[in-house]
Amino acid sequence: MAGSLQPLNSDCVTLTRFVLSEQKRAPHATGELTQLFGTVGQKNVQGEEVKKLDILANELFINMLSSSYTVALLISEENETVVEVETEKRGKYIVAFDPLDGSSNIDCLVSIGSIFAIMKKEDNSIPSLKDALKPGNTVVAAGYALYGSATMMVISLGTGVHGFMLDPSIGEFILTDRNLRVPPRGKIYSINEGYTHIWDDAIKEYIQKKKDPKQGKPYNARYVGSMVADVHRTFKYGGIFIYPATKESPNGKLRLLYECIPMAYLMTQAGGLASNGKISILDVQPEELHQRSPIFLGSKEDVEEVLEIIKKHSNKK
Ligand SMILES: O=P(O)(O)OC[C@H]1O[C@](O)(COP(=O)(O)O)[C@@H](O)[C@@H]1O
Ligand SMILES: [Mg+2]
Ligand SMILES: [Mg+2]
Repeated sequence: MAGSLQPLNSDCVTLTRFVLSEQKRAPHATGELTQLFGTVGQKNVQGEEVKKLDILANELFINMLSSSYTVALLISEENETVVEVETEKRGKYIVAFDPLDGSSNIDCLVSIGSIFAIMKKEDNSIPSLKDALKPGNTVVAAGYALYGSATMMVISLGTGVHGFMLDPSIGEFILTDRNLRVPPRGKIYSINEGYTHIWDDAIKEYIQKKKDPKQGKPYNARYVGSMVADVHRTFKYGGIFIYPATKESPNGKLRLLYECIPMAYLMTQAGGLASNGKISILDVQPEELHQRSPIFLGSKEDVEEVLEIIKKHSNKK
């Protein structure tokens, strides 16, 4: 029956059941993180006004996270400063998020997504900017939603990466990709080649190598322009996603706290690598809320190969 929800099969591992089972595995769990994930699958009624989708997505994130009673502080791409949750609703988590990733793809119906990372606030003090500037190695969970040919949630609570597909007939996210592992090497490179003229020599050399039949079977080029979609393909098929520093943007374009760190956490959990070209993205100490970072992320051997070339070029300088 179109539009009505079907009863849930008891064998199905839904996102809610999965998070609850993870909670049971953690002896000191209080249930707050489970409650926080519970807000993810809920529906919400929109206001009447038509708004830009990224602003609407941002309001949804802020409203639902604040009313989950689990969060102290929110960091959003769409808010210049941190969003403090009011005292009565305050919990112990900090959530950094990109409410709508791939906004340039909205109007042409190409896949877009949302990205988030969850950190814990260490004390009961009033939340401040200092609490927001946490490195990736303090993340307790992260994930993304991909709104593509189907809707998928990919999450990690520190025990591998798991994918859940939305089944619209029952209104639930069903576990479809348990323990997602990125292949050790892929056959795809993903970078915006329109910027070749402003790349460093190391990036030029690496991409040239991946296209040169004399250096092995050439890689395929794929670039959606929505980080979530490009990274999701990398998880599934392997290969490398690069958004490098360029002569015009010495820190790259992507944002450390709510784009690079969550994806680096997931990629590392899936057996891949994520580097800023020098060190692991997870070891970068953020200094500003909307700080940018170059990123090299994907299959271990592919990332190692580009890092070798970068090292060779920096030794020459
Ligand atoms: O158009 P460019 O320069 O290749 O940038 C593409 C990148 O920019 C982004 O769209 C930025 O995300 P937002 O839509 O959240 O601003 C990434 O998703 C994507 O990887
Ligand atoms: Mg984005
Ligand atoms: Mg965005």
